[in-house]
Amino acid sequence: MSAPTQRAVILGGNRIPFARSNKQYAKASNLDMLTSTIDGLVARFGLAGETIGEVAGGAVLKHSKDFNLTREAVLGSALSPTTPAYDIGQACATGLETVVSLTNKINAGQIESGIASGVDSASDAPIVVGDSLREILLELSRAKTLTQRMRIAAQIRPAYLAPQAPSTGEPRTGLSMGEHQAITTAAWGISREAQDELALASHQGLARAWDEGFFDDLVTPYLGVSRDTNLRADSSLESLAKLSPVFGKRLPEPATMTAGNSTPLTDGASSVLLGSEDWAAEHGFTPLARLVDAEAAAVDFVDGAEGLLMAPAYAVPRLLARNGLTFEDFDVFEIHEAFASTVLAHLAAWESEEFGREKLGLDGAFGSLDRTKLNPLGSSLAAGHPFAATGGRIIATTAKYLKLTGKKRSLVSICAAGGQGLTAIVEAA
Ligand SMILES: CC(=O)SCCNC(=O)CCNC(=O)[C@H](O)C(C)(C)COP(=O)(O)OP(=O)(O)OC[C@H]1O[C@@H](n2cnc3c(N)ncnc32)[C@H](O)[C@@H]1OP(=O)(O)O
Repeated sequence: MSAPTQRAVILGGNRIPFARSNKQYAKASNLDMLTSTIDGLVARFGLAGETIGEVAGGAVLKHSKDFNLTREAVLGSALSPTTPAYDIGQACATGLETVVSLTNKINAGQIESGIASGVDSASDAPIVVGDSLREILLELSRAKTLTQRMRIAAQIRPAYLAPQAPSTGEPRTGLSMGEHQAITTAAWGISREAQDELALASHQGLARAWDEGFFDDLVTPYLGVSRDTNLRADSSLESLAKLSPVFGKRLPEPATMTAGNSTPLTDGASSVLLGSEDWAAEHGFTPLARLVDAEAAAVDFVDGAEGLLMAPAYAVPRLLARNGLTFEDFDVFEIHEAFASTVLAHLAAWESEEFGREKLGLDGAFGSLDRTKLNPLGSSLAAGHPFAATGGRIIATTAKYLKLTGKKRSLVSICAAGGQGLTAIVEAA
């Protein structure tokens, strides 16, 4: 396989502070948040009125009226209305997939610039009605006469009015993400202490980054919020240890997953500016980094033989093998903390001789990464996880981190619903 052209560079990012759901952003829609985030990026880079090559975005929890969400956000933003936009959906990997998609288009010479974005609101989750009521309402919308409308409306029964509440459940198993992860946590023997330690490190890393002003040119205040509201700078192992388990209570093993070592339901949006090296130079923008390769994987989790969120354990070895790299070649590891135990299960799989031999086809374990390089600026446990916005948060954070520290290479890994995972290599430009 010939090496791809690497024209695309990451120029910067903008997000709104992430907020716990049903709090400060409870009345904001996905469209409001996405538009504001894109406008913040446009203002930061002086792009008002410009036509960008393409804007890609997405949301996991999406109202049917948002069928063209990203294009609508562009139309409401300060960008030129001649900027095309499209939506992508890959569950929690959506934000990273928008970066991969636009990077590939820039590398292929199809566009010169792009804005990758993502948004999610668990506060404004769509409520759907049951099939019986939906069919009647559709028929009603087609009725031509009052008599027809009355006949159709008379079919509505009180029981049909019960809405179907949104959930983080997997359609094929009926289990929530947390319940699935609890099975994986037990299978890999991940301790409560190790999960709480990771959660604490996440809060400490993010708090330090905020205090040092790292996010000053990556985050724009929104609706009176100027910092990620889930962040607990005063978090401690003692306070985390006091929390009662919320997932895995029906398993034979002791339940270990709490509100402290699981991501909270979160509202937020993020965006990343990408461009060809030439486009960046013409605009006087300094490249931070470039996404050099990406790899997706999926696992068959339905029969329970594989953990729902374990796909990155397969994608990362494939990605590194294709690029002739090992963990030693990386300066930073940005592994999305869906739950503390998700990250720990991935590390355990890579360190396992059995997993290496039986699942990866290697002679032994894949490898052990340097934990001091893991999520140095915190991750989703502290920042929160507005599903489709997490990829943009991670890419902008790690690109700036590489530039600021003079370090060379970052590994990005995001697990996603449906047994999927998307991983990428980001290198300093
Ligand atoms: C691919 C993927 O990413 S999959 C992941 C997808 N995401 C999910 O599935 C979301 C999972 N999370 C959830 O469902 C919810 O956030 C839950 C169930 C974990 C917790 O929900 P809630 O119980 O509503 O959380 P809540 O915010 O009330 O916190 C519970 C308690 O823990 C406390 N708490 C939470 N975090 C911490 C912390 N870091 N330190 C100390 N205490 C904490 C809260 O203060 C609260 O205490 P209180 O009851 O005394 O007020």
